[in-house]
Amino acid sequence: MIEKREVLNVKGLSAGYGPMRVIHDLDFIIYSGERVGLVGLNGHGKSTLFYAIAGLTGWQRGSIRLNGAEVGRTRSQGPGRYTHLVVRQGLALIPQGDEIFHGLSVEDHLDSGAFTPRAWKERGERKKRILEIFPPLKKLMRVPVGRLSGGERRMVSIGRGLMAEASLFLVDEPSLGLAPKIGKGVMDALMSVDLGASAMVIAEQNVALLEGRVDRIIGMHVGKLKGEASATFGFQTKREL
Ligand SMILES: Nc1ncnc2c1ncn2[C@@H]1O[C@H](COP(=O)(O)OP(=O)(O)OP(=O)(O)O)[C@@H](O)[C@H]1O
Repeated sequence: MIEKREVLNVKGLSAGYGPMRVIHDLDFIIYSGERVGLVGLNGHGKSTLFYAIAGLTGWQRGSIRLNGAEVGRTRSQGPGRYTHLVVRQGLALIPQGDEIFHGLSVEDHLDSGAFTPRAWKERGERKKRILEIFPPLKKLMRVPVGRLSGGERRMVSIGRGLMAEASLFLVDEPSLGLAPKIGKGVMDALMSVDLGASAMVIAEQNVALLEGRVDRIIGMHVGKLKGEASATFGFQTKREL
């Protein structure tokens, strides 16, 4: 039995770009072993919340504790200045859009996700696990990703993120731009990931892809969290089934 502990504890987090404040005074906790949905319409701040946790917004203030260590900043730090420290503390951000290198092979991408010494040492084992999650990649390991379909590229970009030795995976709109059937397949794969003591937050506009499948759903509306949305919006989550 894995002990439930706080992976992420966010208090009073606001963040934005230049004069614009996008997220407002957010408080929430993510526990180990949890798969949480973050649901909100386009432009309401889901990606900005993920970027703030990674230290990638223009500015931010408030507390972000990742595995007990403070990684939030209280001043205008400039995007990316401390991101390596947050990553070292256990964050893997799988951004919206694929952010892949067309000339590199599938295997090169997966290897590049295993960037800590431990993950690198275990990369063979880790790749095997990714291929269990995304079987279509098995035959494509040596193929440059520029030749893959949109769905396959998404598998590569998510697979690369999952190769990391992380305790918190933030996955931004994994189904975006994919045909509905392919998007559902990618979501099925994310649901099949064995989280162990880590946690995963999946941002998604389409609540139907998450309902009944994640442990909790948090709603986001104009930069504010709508509490535990399973109660607020009447979403059905796995716990209630
Ligand atoms: N780099 C940036 N510079 C300036 N404004 C930004 C930047 N990124 C996002 N914004 C603005 O912040 C607001 C929230 O965008 P964000 O991408 O966080 O929303 P979202 O809920 O993730 O929606 P989406 O589905 O489009 O990703 C929008 O008004 C957007 O224009």
